[in-house]
Amino acid sequence: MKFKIAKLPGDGIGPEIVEQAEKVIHAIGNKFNHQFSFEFGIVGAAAIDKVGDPYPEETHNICLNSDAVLFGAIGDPKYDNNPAAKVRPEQGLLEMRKKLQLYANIRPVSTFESLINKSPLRPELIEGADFMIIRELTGGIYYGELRGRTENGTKAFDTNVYSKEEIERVAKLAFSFAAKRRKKLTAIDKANVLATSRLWRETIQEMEKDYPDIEVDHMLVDNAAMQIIQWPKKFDVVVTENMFGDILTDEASVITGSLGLLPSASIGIHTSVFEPIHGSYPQAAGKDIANPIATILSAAMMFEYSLNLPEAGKTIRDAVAASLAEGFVTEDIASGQAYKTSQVGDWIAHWIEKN
Ligand SMILES: NC(=O)c1ccc[n+]([C@@H]2O[C@H](COP(=O)([O-])OP(=O)(O)OC[C@H]3O[C@@H](n4cnc5c(N)ncnc54)[C@H](O)[C@@H]3O)[C@@H](O)[C@H]2O)c1
Ligand SMILES: CC(C)[C@H](C(=O)O)[C@@H](O)C(=O)O
Ligand SMILES: [Mg+2]
Repeated sequence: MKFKIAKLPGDGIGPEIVEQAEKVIHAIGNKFNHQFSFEFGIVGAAAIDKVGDPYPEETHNICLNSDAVLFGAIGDPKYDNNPAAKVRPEQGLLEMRKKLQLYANIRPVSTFESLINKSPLRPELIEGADFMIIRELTGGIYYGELRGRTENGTKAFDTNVYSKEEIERVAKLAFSFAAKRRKKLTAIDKANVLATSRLWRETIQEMEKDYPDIEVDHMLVDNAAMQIIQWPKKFDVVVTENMFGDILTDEASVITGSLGLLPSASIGIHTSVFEPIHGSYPQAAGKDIANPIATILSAAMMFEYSLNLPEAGKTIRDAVAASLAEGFVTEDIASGQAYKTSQVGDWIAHWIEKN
């Protein structure tokens, strides 16, 4: 079959890691006899530099006309160090999520046997941990329109807004994942303080009766931040609002050993976007040292969720597991010799073609 992939590498390490995922996708094409064409779109700081807009209309159209979108990362220190900048690369990512209505971001977290000692957590706590955090992605405090500063600039405000429909939409997806997994859903909120969280809790409580075989647990986010690290094996499917999901998933990456390992799928109405959860890691840009596995595993999710080729997804997962077991890995997770980003990409692509 023929597939059209929109490729949005973005900034920092984005181009290097997306290049590795592209090699892997071509290897899958050779092995399973599919054809993939990549259409490049600018996004983030790279797009501001070129056209003054972090998510230009042309890039949006490339995404709309694709079977799936492969996204790298955005962000640049020249904006991070200038909080007053009017246009920021991050706005491009948020605009893409909104315009493509990527309402649910699926972030799986599972340990790899060969990396157990790379986590600072005790092996017996993390061995076999396997859960997914489903993060609402197009609402909440990221998008509350009432935001800004008071006139003299000494007070600032953001607003957290959620509608029942937005909560139901992402919760429905979370229930459906829980039904296919270990039938346990943890809904994380701050209902002891926030009105939005009380609506979350109320809405999910109302939905519970439609899913009698799923055990639902409601947990406050501060407690959850502790429990995810202390007892990660207790979790199966987690659903939470945009900002809590952002923070808890970076925290959860510690269980696996590196932020460079966690992939994600942003499920949309028009198309879906596959992106590592980490950022543009500017300190590593151009050095060929960043871990490409989060992006390569995002490509595996693309085969499973968008292209309906689960076997291809599994092949990528097997290849990644082989590289980890072999110790053919980048410096963030290396025990002995560390390999370059591009060498890891080549190794995984070759493994796919010869196995
Ligand atoms: N989805 C995105 O595009 C996204 C996500 C997060 C942050 N950002 C942006 O990225 C920029 C840098 O942010 P940050 O430093 O807070 O977060 P970051 O995720 O870029 O990096 C944080 C740390 O995680 C580790 N890390 C991240 N990716 C890695 C990889 N592939 N391999 C090995 N180690 C890796 C590094 O130790 C790094 O210092 C900012 O401009 C921020 O806005 C973008
Ligand atoms: C860069 C930033 C806007 C983004 C977010 O907060 O969603 C990032 O942290 C992520 O996790 O994708
Ligand atoms: Mg984040």
